[in-house]
Amino acid sequence: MPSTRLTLIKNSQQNFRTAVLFNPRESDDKIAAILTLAKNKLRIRATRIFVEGGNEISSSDELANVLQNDRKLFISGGEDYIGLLKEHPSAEEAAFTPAPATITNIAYESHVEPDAFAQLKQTAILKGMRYVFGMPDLHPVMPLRLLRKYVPHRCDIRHRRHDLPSIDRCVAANSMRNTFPSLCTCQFIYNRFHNTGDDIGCGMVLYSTRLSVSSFKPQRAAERLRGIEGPWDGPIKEVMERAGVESTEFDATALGTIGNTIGTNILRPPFLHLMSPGGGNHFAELQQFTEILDPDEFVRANLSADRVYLLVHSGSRRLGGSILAAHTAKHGHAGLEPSSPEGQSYLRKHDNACKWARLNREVIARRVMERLNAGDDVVEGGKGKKVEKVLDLWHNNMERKEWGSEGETKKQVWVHRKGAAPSDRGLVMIPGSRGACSYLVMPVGDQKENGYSLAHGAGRKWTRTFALSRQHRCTSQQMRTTSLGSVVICEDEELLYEEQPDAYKEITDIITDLTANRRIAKVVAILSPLLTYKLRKK
Ligand SMILES: Nc1nc2c(ncn2[C@@H]2O[C@H](COP(=O)(O)O)[C@@H](O)[C@H]2O)c(=O)[nH]1
Ligand SMILES: [Mn+2]
Repeated sequence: MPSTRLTLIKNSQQNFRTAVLFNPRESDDKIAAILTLAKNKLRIRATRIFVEGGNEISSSDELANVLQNDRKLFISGGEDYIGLLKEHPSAEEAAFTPAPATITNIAYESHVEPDAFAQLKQTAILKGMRYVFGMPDLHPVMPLRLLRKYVPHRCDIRHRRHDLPSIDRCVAANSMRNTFPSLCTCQFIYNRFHNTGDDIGCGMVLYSTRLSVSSFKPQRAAERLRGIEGPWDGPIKEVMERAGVESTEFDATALGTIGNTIGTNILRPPFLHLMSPGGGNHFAELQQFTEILDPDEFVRANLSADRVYLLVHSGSRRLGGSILAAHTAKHGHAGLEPSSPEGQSYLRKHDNACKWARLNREVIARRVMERLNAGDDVVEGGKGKKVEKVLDLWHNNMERKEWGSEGETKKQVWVHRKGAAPSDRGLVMIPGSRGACSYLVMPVGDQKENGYSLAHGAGRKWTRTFALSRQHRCTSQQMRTTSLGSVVICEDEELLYEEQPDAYKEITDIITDLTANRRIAKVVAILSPLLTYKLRKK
């Protein structure tokens, strides 16, 4: 077990303190080990341990939750904690919030980095947290320096095939690897507010188009998807008003520029100011159904194997980023009371960003469809050929929900999804990568055991840096087509490699976990990509 740097403080005389390296054996009783260390170093009769604020640590689980480098532990010889007590939760909150929250791992076949589990664990000890779910596309992304600050734990997971295992054993660790973590794909549930990352409102919309598969020529369509990077000449103000989106400094050009809305942060000014960090996995993709596994659901959803479908993945870009930045500057990573003025203000901004992101996807779809003469009635008010929206789901957002199965007393909770698709409103699209199939699934069963959520993609297997480091293995020309025969439009060389299909996990593993292993979804149909639009510079 790696060592943890701790400061042991004599509770009754708090200027009497010592820094120690805590390095117990796996088999040691950790509480007893801390008390022995304190006895030797502080020369006191050590019997009780407190953390700053007065919470007493009396079990190894509680200790595991707080063990991290530079943690201050107050050692008492029997007396109560001396010092400022942390504000205690209300009786209602205390009753509602078992500690620590339960963590459920949905992955079985899918590979999940241990660091990502460490983050689930860290999420579980946030104030007010009740349940945390790790979806099979869970992957870590935060840089190490942030990880060290927020993520002290590594977790072991019990795997059983047919039930959803909870993480039952946690060991402290500080040997984090030299890249990333932050939970990119998991679902957080708090009964308080917490922010949902920077791309608030990110999600996916699936449209049917008027194009028939038999006459669709990907290369020809790719030629026609030009000249859509500049400002949109559509009625921005009007569509925003109709969608109830409040105007912000990020509006006009953001909506008018497809590269900025689905592209990367590499573009130069005047586009740069519209970018939000790390947005390079957004895309617009034309797809066709290649397999129908549940014909009844397929017909019920009014789908057709002869049609080309358009999937758009995008979010609130720089608008969401600005909300996160303002929130973090003021509140750090603390949650907010829903009813507080700050909570209300965050919620208003969050809701607006979600609507903005949804409208953004619609405008992207409309522009793509206009170029391909595929139907333009995407945004309400568009003229002419009707197209149908099959689904439109946010996977980075927060919503209030009644939590509980039939016959149980329902509880009101805040569901925070960070890269998880809601599974309580019908069909869900789970794409793999631009070089893999996408799965249209229907949630089955109660869904409470998986937090009313499913995976929303395959999740990254490689960091962007690692993906780029393999640039020599394949020419950019080769990168612009896929093994499925589809065409890729991406005029940014780095992005082309960063987003290569191999950078993502196997989508079939994710789907097997959700279906055969966990039995929380069934596959309705499988789609294959025809043409993926990532970015054009003009
Ligand atoms: N069909 C495509 N799927 C893709 C592409 N790029 C990424 N992806 C998948 O989407 C999710 C989105 O994840 P998020 O965390 O960014 O919301 C990702 O996990 C991939 O599985 C693509 O070009 N085409
Ligand atoms: Mn997304």
